[in-house]
Amino acid sequence: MATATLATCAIISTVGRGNFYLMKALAPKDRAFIGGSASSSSPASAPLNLGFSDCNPSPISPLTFFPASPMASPFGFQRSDLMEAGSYAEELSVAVRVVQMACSLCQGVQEGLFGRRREQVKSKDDASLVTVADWGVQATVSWVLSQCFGSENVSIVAEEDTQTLSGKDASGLLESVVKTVNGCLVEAHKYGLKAPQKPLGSNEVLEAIGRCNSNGGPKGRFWVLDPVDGTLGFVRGDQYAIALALIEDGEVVLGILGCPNYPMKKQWLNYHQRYYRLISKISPPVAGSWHKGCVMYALRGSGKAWMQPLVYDHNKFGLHNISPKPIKVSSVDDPAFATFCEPVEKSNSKHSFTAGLAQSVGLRKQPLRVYSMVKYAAIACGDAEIFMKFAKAGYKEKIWDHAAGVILIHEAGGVVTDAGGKPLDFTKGIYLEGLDRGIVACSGSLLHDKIITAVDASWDSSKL
Ligand SMILES: Nc1ncnc2c1ncn2[C@@H]1O[C@H](COP(=O)(O)OS(=O)(=O)O)[C@@H](OP(=O)(O)O)[C@H]1O
Ligand SMILES: [Mg+2]
Ligand SMILES: [Mg+2]
Ligand SMILES: [Mg+2]
Repeated sequence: MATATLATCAIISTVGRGNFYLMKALAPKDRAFIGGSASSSSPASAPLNLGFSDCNPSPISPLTFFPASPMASPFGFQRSDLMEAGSYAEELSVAVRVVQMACSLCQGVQEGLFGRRREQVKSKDDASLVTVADWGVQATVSWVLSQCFGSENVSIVAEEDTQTLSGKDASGLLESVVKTVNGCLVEAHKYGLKAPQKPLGSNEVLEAIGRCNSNGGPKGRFWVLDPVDGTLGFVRGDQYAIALALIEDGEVVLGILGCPNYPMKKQWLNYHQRYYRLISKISPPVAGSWHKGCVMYALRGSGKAWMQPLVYDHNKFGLHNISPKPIKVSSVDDPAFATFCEPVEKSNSKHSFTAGLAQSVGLRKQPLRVYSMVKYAAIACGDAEIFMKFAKAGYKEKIWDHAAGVILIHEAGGVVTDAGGKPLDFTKGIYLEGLDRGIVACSGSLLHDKIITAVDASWDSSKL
């Protein structure tokens, strides 16, 4: 969002490859609203285009990018599914590609952070972080969407703003962001998208970031972007996600989660803060193997969700073929065998409350604490069964922290509601207004009902 107030903002460190990160104490209530209401000027039903968007006279055929067979259309959807779902095929095509690009951008920045001057990375319970990657992804996604659909048709609600980057002392920081964005965009053709004719200048990058100033709302079409969700996990070399969703008249119609560190073995999700060390010791990647990282996506009404490996494995192997595979929620409905996920930071969700809930519904496993919307991803693909988040009183959840995850779980067969059993409401602007106590996402309704009932039983006696 364009007007987040940075209550405290200081450059803490310059780390690897000239990438900076900042720590900011973000007071949600300090966020002001500016800008017009969400625009809905793009056509509600774009022509069904199973290939590339018009913006892209790409050197790569769509069939190469999303391998198609007579049985499967691009992205693994059948043509009939796309027709039924209201033909967001073109939006989905572009969105998946730009999230793939964003994953690569983030991997580059995270590698620069990892292992270098990590002692200068500080975090406190009430602080959040922002990095070159957060701004870089926001600029990249905004620029690509505008190029493909026309800036007049693109309305974006997103987390970051340009305030810090526009400051007098921020020229080095801005330079790093511009360099990172151009480094990413120059590769656009690899993803079947069009690169700028010449590198973007600082003003263009600032404009792309600042353009993401929609306030959402009940009407029209807008994109929702969390450029780096779980920034704390990101700077710690751990899990994070790039989350992009499209909302139309208050309904999430498509969602994409880029999870660059998503492990191919679910037990590795639990290795927060040691992920890189673990993965380098246990799993030396083999050329051509799907080492880690994926993009998951879903289209409303399709009843299907998909996972594909990263197109470009930043670490080693360059481009490789990616075949999406369908994902489904887990069929486990016995709490004794269910895995529940929650935020890593106790300041973000009340661990003691969820521990009580876990006991009362008979969950036996230790909670899986994972940064970011990777928790939603883990449920959508069957690696976990439950996600609970109970933020402290006064905290208002933002739509970009949930939109993409909610549709993914829903289309993969799961259930996401607030703790009162109501669907999350994306019609009220940047916040999930009216959220009843917390968020409960489950692989199935049996587990979901049990948890909702347990919340009711224990809420009053809790100190939330
Ligand atoms: N105080 C408080 N309470 C609840 N939630 C908060 C709070 N502060 C921040 N946030 C939001 O949480 C997002 C990160 O959520 P996670 O589930 O990844 O949390 S954790 O880092 O694993 O603890 C994080 O998203 P990013 O800023 O994109 O990382 C925030 O939007
Ligand atoms: Mg943040
Ligand atoms: Mg977030
Ligand atoms: Mg974020």
